[in-house]
Amino acid sequence: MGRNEEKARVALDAMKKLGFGRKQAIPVLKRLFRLFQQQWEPIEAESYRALADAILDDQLQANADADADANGNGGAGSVDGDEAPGQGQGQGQEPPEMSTSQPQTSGSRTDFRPSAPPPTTAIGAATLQMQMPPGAAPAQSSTPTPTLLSKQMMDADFLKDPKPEPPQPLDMDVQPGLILRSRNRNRHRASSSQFHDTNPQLISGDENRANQHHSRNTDMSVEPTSTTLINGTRSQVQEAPPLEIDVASSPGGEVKLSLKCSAHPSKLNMPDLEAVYKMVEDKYVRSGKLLPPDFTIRRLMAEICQGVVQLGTQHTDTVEHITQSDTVGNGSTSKHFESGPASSTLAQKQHLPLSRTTHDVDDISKGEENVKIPIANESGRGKCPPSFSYMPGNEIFQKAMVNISLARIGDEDCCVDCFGDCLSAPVPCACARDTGGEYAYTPDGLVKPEFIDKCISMNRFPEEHHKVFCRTCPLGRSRGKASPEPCRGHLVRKFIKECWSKCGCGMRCGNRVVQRGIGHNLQVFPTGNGRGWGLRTQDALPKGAFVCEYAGEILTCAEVDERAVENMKNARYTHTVVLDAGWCSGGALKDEEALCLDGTFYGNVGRFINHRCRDANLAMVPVQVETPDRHYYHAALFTSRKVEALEELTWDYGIDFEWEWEWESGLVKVFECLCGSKYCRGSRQLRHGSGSGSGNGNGKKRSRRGVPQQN
Ligand SMILES: C[S@@+](CC[C@H](N)C(=O)[O-])C[C@H]1O[C@@H](n2cnc3c(N)ncnc32)[C@H](O)[C@@H]1O
Repeated sequence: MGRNEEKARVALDAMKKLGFGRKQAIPVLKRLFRLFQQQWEPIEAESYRALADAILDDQLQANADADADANGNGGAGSVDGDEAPGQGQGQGQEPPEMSTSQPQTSGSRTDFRPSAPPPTTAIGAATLQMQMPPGAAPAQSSTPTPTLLSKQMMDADFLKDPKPEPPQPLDMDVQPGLILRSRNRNRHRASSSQFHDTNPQLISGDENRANQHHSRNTDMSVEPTSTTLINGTRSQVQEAPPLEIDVASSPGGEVKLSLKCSAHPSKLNMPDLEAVYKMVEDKYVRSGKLLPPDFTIRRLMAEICQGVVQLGTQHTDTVEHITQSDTVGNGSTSKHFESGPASSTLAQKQHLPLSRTTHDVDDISKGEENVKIPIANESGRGKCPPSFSYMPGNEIFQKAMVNISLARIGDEDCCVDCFGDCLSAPVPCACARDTGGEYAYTPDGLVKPEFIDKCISMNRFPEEHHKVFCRTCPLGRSRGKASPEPCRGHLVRKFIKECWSKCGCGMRCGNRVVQRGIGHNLQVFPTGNGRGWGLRTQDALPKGAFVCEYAGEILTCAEVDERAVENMKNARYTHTVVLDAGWCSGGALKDEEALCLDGTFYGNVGRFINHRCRDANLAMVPVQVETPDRHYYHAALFTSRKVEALEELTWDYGIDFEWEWEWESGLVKVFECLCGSKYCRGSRQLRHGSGSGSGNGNGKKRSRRGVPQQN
């Protein structure tokens, strides 16, 4: 018996003890196994809690289905082959291609409101279509449909099972994939998830329906991805069953979304969509408490339609509004392209036009932070920083893989038994293990001086600290060349691990600093010396004080590379931080695990912190909050010394200027450093006096590839 079979047997035995039979447990176990990427650890955690919960969920759902059946929403008769009223051609007889491309005459088919009486055919009367290729199995479901805009989602095998089970249509048993923020979470969600009523144009009635029928395959300029449809995260769709989402528009201006799910024809009756929505809302949305209580799937659909209309009706010839900017600090140009995204990750990807984000000069965070962060207007000319969307925490752009499931945090990695404030307990809890059995924070919420000093030393003298070298470095790999450059090494940085949701302590626990958010009065101000805007503190700060995170979109290195060239072309300030503090420690990284943060389009106030060589007054510390996976963490900035009121806050980006000069291309250049520090390594004088291009002193030519640093 192989390892997996043995593990499966033990899991099934455990479920048996809880009263769940094999028949009930096996499909759920398979699903979880796929979901957890064939890792047993999260399944086995807490005596198979995730597995037991999932089986219970299924049981509840089966009961709900049985109730629905009893109420006449698709009956057992259909499953047995009886044709339900209105089934017409029958699901097994009509090829899916026909059904997607041929007009339907039912009025309700083209109604964007799925409130019509529930259809009983598999190819239903609502816009949300469930299609079943005859004899559908995952592999067969990849048959392309004639629609122009379809995206095939991934599939997975379980234990090399020769006959994979037909996927269950709405069994999106996956992690929410969001980066949770405990602080202000509800407030933030409420403000960023304002759903609007469906655009009346989309549901304007019978006169529009006629136009829709013959325009099923009309081309559109927006490629849908399920990652943007649901929370904008890839981690959600990766483990979902095979899924296609089509978007089509008609010359009449209607836009239709079609969700195609594969299921075995003999097993599926089109369910009541209201029941489907409720099931998904209950299971994923409300139970996760990630969205406001009035969230509904229908609103989400309306939001999607509205997004399609909003982005799809703008014209590409207005993509960029060129304005004069007084903030460009690298001396290269004063032209600035105001093309920051308004609300959707699609926007950047497709380079669609975006409305200008207007800043609130009294609070650039627009209420997203605990404190107001004003924009100082020293010139009195009412100038504001270029537009971007304020986002207090990190969010996944598209391909990054961040798994924050609670099941991943084992009991040994949290403090279930703690209560109140861990710092006042006589013995440090498990959360202090990473910091040598002592908390990194003092009871005043400061990082201990010894800890911060080590972080500073690592930044200042990287060569004196331990580095690891990847066999194939994701940074080299991301350039997409056949033979990646050798790894330049990654510092093994000191992490702080904060207590989190699985811990027994409370939000006031002293080992929760970064997750509580910004606590000091900050101000964005024009530096006036060619470095654009900067950030300063309004009050004096002691050494070790948490200032803010560097927050932005979480991108893979490859995605950053794609953006870098374009940003440079557009003379944008770029704001990219490589999250490599834990690289190579856990084996080779996959592309989707080699992550960066980019605050260029979406970010928090950290994006205003300028670089200063060596004697900067902030230090970046990797802080682990929601996940023990060290390829994702929070880039937290703490004061490295006492800082005076109104002093600019700076951080040494760690750029190896000499190396950058040597290898900079016509496409990507490093900025000329204007930090004014006596230790400056990137000034114009140094550059021209340093004999740039002469190599690194050891006669070895170094590659331009490496750290896509800030710029
Ligand atoms: C994270 S942003 C800092 C905020 C930026 N000044 C702004 O106005 O948006 C990084 C960019 O600011 C500029 N910058 C930061 N530090 C600098 C320095 N010491 N000298 C010159 N430019 C600097 C560079 O263009 C860099 O790419």
